[in-house]
Formats: sequence, structure tokens, C-alpha cells
Amino acid sequence: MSSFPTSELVKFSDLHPKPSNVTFSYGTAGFRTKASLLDSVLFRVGVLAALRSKRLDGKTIGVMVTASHNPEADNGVKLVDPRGEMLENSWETLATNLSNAETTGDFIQVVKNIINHQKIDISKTANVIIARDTRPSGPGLVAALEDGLRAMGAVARNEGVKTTPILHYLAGKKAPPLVVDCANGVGFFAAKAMGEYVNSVLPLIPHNIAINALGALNNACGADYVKTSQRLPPSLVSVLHPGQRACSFDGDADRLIYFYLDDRSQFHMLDGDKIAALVANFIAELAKGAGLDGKFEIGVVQTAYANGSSTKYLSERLPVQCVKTGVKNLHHAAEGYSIGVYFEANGHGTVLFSPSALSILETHQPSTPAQSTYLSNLIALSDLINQTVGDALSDMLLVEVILAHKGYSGLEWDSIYSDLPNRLVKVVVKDRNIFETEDAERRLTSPPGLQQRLDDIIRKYDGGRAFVRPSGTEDVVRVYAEATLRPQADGKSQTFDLEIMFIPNIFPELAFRIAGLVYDESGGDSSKRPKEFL
Ligand SMILES: CC(=O)N[C@H]1[C@@H](OP(=O)(O)O)O[C@H](CO)[C@@H](O)[C@@H]1O
Ligand SMILES: [Mg+2]
Repeated sequence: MSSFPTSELVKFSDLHPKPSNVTFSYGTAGFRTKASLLDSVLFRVGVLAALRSKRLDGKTIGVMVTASHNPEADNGVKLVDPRGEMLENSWETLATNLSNAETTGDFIQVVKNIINHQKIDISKTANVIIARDTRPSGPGLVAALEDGLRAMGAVARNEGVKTTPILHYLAGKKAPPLVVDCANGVGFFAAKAMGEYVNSVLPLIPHNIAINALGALNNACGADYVKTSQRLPPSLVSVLHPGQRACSFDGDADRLIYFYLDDRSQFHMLDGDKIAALVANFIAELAKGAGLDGKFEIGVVQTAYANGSSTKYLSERLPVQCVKTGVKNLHHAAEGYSIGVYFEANGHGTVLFSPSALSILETHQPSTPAQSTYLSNLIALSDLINQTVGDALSDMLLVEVILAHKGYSGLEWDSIYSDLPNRLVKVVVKDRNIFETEDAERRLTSPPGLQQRLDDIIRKYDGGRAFVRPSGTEDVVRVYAEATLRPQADGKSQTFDLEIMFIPNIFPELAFRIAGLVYDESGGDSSKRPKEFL
């Protein structure tokens, strides 16, 4: 908003007239009185919260609707400053003045005075987060508050029913800085440019930014390194501290992989599958909250490389499709849904909103203020996401928005499901063209008989799944394998060290058995057979 919104304020203020013969006061804990008297106060507090946020360069102001320990028929409202603290004293007086302006004209005049005296730049964005207790008068009063915020063009986030301390916490919480591994590539330019816009709310700390160093690109860093080796880039070992989130781009910044260290400094990877689960869940939640349940279909597209746990988790909630490797295949399949979420496990993906879904979002009439918030959040996501192709930066913002919204750290995100231990192995063969597949590349049709031999091996591993396909980008055959536990293939019982069992790298056996078989069956030279193949 670039100029003072007088006509909006007049229009909305007339909907919330001040009752005559009442004098309000911003007391020890904000305004507090009979709920039936508070409609105009809530509207005006919405306007004041927006002014306070603008005065503080868009920092988030909290508004809590509650009358605490007082009788249920009472209600109240108080403002919370950006660090989660009580409203600054001088503003309590402004709040009282504003609430007692008798007419819309008086009210507008007080607003103008506040803007002048506080030297408020009205063109700044205002960010306000609101919550209420369980009082029956809460929803109506929140609606009045939202009118005030709307009149001022504030960005409002309705947290629904929350305790007062949680609202203080949410208002005071900042996104912790995000370490961004730029793979020594072009993603650094983009991260740097974006940092100028987002650093005040989401501080970015770029690493691996040696664009001009020969041989540095993707070397022991970047999304492919992290995903394939399931390790922290060595360059980040002394950078990342426990609990901090980090992400890696690839060399052209169209892939994104997240990771974090837990409080024992163990590395945890959040790959494209985890991103898909986070995003698809969130979109489904927003659509439901907006009252759009059943109005359109939200689907997820994966490839055979998706971790089995992710497929299980997602299929229990949404339609999931498996297609051949390659973004073109995922993108195409995702176009078949109203909202199609697609990600390769390696972090390449995006979300597509069909034209009809977008027009439903535009025309849908929410029936409650809460529905309206969900709807505007969903529309905002459709703007945030680069729908032309997977985009590491746009995906990073998408992930950050969801984490911030849900108050998740890497740990909470990670715990939505546990990855099955897995391994990807390359096999160099004489002629990869002899390998032909079916069933979205999950089964071999050629060389004849090989699939059956693979099945015989896979069957011996609890929850085992594996497949072999020729790469479409390198002269190799790829083997992927995952299983629930380490093998009992030799029939001997094994004891497991639980600590070790959940470290994915410890699980190479099924993959190396299959790699060995593929190598031998395709005429591999026994003198050059990689030692790790079984
Ligand atoms: C297992 C794997 O990561 N395969 C990658 C790789 O394809 P291959 O056909 O597996 O070489 O490169 C593609 C292009 O970047 C990418 O879309 C795909 O996910
Ligand atoms: Mg790329």
C-alpha cells in the first residue's frame, strides 16, 4: 500500500461503530470488558497493530484476543511487540485514544495524528499474527480485528485458538539463519540477490561460493553430493551447528536438498521426497481449511527412486503416481491434477496449479474468516512457486514458509516419516542398451531372465525393494536398493546395533549384490570388477 487508505478505513470503520456512552482504556492487560461492547475496539486494534508493524519496518506484531481468567462473557485484546514482549508504554496511550474516538471522522483523524507523530511510513508492509482463546465471542471479535487489518492492507496470519504465551512466542520468533551450500555455482548469484529481499526475515548464509575456482563446481558439495553420499559437505563441518538447517543447490540451482545435524551432531538429510511430503501435506491442509475439500484433486508424482517410506506415507493421504525418471515425465503427469506436486528424490521438482484450480481459488467464497486466511495463504503459495520448472530458490522459500508457518525445525519435518536405508550404485557395463524396463522402470524386460534372478535376491531382504535401469544421462546402469533391516540372506540370525542400523550408508549389501549380478550378467571384465560388488 503506497498511500493512506482513507476510503477503505472509512468503509470498514462504518461497519464497526463505537458504542456511545462507553469509555475504553488500554489497561494492565490490554482492553478488557463485556465482549458485547468490544467490536469497534477490535477493529481499531487491527488498524493500530498494522501501524505499529509499519512503524517497526514490518516486524511482526502479535494480537491476542482473550479476557484470561475473567468470566466467559468478557473478552479483551492486547498487542504483543516483535520480540514477544508487551506493547511499548507510549503506544498504550495511542490505543486508548484510538478506541475512544466517537465517530468514523474522529477515528480517521486520530489515525492521521498517529501516523504524523510517529513518523510512520505508510508504504511499509505490516505483518500481524493473531490468536484467540476459546471464548464463544472470539470468532466474531477476530473477524472485526481482521477487518481492521484488511483496511490497512496488513499481511495477517490467523493462528486460531492458542494460549497467550504461545502467541507471544510466535510473535517473537525469528527464522534462524539458513546455511545455503551454493555448490560453487551460479546459485550463489541468485542466493545473494534474493538475500537482499529476505535477509530481514530469513537470514541466508551462503557457502561454497567459489564461482571462479577451477574444479570447485559440485566438488564435495552441492545437492548431488549430499544426496548420493548421504553426507555433510566437508566444507560445512565447522560451519553447521546442531539444530541448524542447511540446504544444498546443484550446479545450476534447479535441485534442492536440505539437511541438519541433530543434538548429537548426527547428519540427517531431507531430500526431494521429504520436500514433497511437507509441501503436499501443507497444500492439502490449506485446501481443506479453505473449504475446498472435494473441489479439486491434489496429487503427488514420484519416480521409482522415491524412498518407499515416502510413497507409503503419501499414498495413505493423497493420490500418488510413479513415472519414469526425468523431470519431463514428472511435470507431464503432475499436469493431470488440479494441484500436482512432483519431486525427484534428488531434489528436483515443483508444484503445478492447473488453470481451473487457479480460477477456483480466485472465485471461491470462504464462509468464515479462518477459511479466508487459508485461501489467501494457498493463493500466496501459487504465486511463490516457480511453476515452469523445479527451482532451488523458489523451492527453498516454499520450504521455509511452511516450516515457519508450522513452527517446525528440521527435526519435526524429518520425523513425518523415517527413510528406509537405501543405496544407489552405478555399474559400468559394456552396452547399457541391452537393459530394457517396464512398469515405470521398476522391472527389467531385458536381458531375459535377469529380473527373475533379481527378484530371488530381493525376496531375502525384509521390506526389500530394488531395481535396475540404464541411465539416460551417463553411460552406466543404475542400481537402487532399499530394505527395512540389514539382510538375513545367509539364513544366520543377526543382531543389530540400532545406532548403526539407521545410518543409511551402512546398508550397501542388497545394492552391491545386485550390482555384482548386473555386472557379471552383462559381460563385465572380472579383472576390473569393483571390489565392493558382492
Ligand atoms: C537417479 C537420478 O538421480 N537420476 C537423474 C539423472 O537421470 P538418469 O537417467 O538416471 O541418468 O539425471 C536426470 C537429469 O538431471 C535427473 O532428472 C534424474 O533424476
Ligand atoms: Mg541441475
